[in-house]
Amino acid sequence: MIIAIDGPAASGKGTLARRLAAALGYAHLDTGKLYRAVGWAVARAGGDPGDPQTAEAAARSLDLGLLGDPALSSDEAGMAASKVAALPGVRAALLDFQRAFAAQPPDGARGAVLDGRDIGTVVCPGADLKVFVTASLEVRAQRRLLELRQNGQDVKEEVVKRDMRERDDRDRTRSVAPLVPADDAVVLDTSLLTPDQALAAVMGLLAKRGQ
Ligand SMILES: Nc1ncnc2c1ncn2[C@@H]1O[C@H](COP(=O)(O)OP(=O)(O)O)[C@@H](O)[C@H]1O
Ligand SMILES: Nc1ccn([C@@H]2O[C@H](COP(=O)(O)OP(=O)(O)O)[C@@H](O)[C@H]2O)c(=O)n1
Repeated sequence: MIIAIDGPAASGKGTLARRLAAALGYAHLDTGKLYRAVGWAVARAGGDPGDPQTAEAAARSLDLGLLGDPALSSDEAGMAASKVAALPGVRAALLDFQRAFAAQPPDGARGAVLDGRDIGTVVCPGADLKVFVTASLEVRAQRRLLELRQNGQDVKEEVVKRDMRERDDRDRTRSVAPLVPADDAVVLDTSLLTPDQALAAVMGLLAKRGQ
């Protein structure tokens, strides 16, 4: 069983995917972390995340041990991620790992929940359930601001909002794997939902489908 959760920044897809996986006993992969790790590796070394050769080399030699680095949650890492993510060679280099995770989830789990931007459209087009999570830009920016500040990061509201808009625009308009709901995705607007309510909505969908 494969569940694909896609959506824009801070829509709540990661929270939903993590909780869904815990509730079902499935494995969870936050695919945004892969792009953040590549973008951050390039930026930290003083490189340009928009440079195809540098970014592709970083994607091909990605150290999965870096995925737990707290620096990946920063606004700067998110911006670097969205620049490397627009490059076809970077996406190609990360595709096999994501597909293998979905096909053979670690620790013998019977299913996998993947969250990102293109899970339902490119990584797992045959997923059993696809959810496209949305929320208004205002709500998403406030959530991210709170999250970054709770993590001890000193960030300005207008910068977080501006970067989020820029990142969303780049993700939606890139030529390869743009952020768009799959034709068969269920759209879930979490603007007025708590994490519990979002989880209940998807558990309800699964129950209705007999899964
Ligand atoms: N339904 C929700 N209501 C309120 N806050 C939420 C909700 N879902 C997630 N959050 C919070 O918003 C922030 C971003 O959520 P996250 O799941 O990381 O978003 P995404 O993975 O889409 O970037 C986190 O601090 C999370 O706790
Ligand atoms: N499947 C994915 C996941 C992330 N990404 C890119 O990686 C960036 C960071 O993703 P993320 O999921 O960690 O970002 P947030 O939604 O947590 O802010 C996004 O802005 C996208 O550019 C992608 O292109 N495809």
